[in-house]
Amino acid sequence: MHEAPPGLLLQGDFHHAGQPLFRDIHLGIEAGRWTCLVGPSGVGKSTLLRLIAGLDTGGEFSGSVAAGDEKPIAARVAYMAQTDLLAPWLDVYENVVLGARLRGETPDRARAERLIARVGLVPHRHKRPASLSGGMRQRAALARMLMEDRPIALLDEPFAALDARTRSEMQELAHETLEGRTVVLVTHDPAEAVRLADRIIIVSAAGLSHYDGLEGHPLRAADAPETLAMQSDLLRRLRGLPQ
Ligand SMILES: Nc1ncnc2c1ncn2[C@@H]1O[C@H](COP(=O)(O)OP(=O)(O)OP(=O)(O)O)[C@@H](O)[C@H]1O
Repeated sequence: MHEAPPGLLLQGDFHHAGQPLFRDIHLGIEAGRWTCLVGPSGVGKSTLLRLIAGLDTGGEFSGSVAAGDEKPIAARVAYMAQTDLLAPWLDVYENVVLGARLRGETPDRARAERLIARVGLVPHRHKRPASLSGGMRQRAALARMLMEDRPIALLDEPFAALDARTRSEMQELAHETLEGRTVVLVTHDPAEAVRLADRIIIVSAAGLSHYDGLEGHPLRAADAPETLAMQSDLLRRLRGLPQ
């Protein structure tokens, strides 16, 4: 990465087929930090990521998405969707280097091999997605996103298909590899949010609210009493229970 990662600001209204999803929303994302979006299913978290990424949402957005440095955003984004979006005709290695190939660049082979090793797919590097498990496909998609080395990373439930141990290892890999980037992570898992976030934003039908119970810095120890206390506090907040 050669440039400083920017902060981001999304504001405006969003409708699906005339039905409002967000009204007068104001989502500020801090530069060079991990922001986690948490909230109930269907509330619009993926839509927010897609709006930031400049991707089609199937709805109508009237508003703006801007970077703090006022430069265009889309070309600086590495995006990992909820579905892995791997090319079915390519093996793991070719999927990981697909971005470079599409840009007509020579892929950094050593970096790709390192990432494939870190996501535990060396024995599977010549397999196509149809021969991989859901968790393996998600790890291949994670390696492909990390391969892009962009200043902004938008991650939609990137660890959801993984077993507990692998999830923990992949969180550590993403934390290390995306150090200093502007990261927006959508997750349903309060434990993941409190482990990885510099800032947590709760997305609800009523709008956005900032979770103010975070202490310390990522990568928090998942089993430390203070992390567990934050996790249960965030869960209570998400369930609308008294603090
Ligand atoms: N193409 C579309 N046309 C109409 N409505 C849509 C379309 N795509 C999404 N929606 C609706 O927009 C809302 C927000 O969807 P979105 O995927 O952003 O939610 P989410 O918070 O990410 O959900 P989840 O946590 O389940 O992934 C949902 O109610 C969904 O039904």
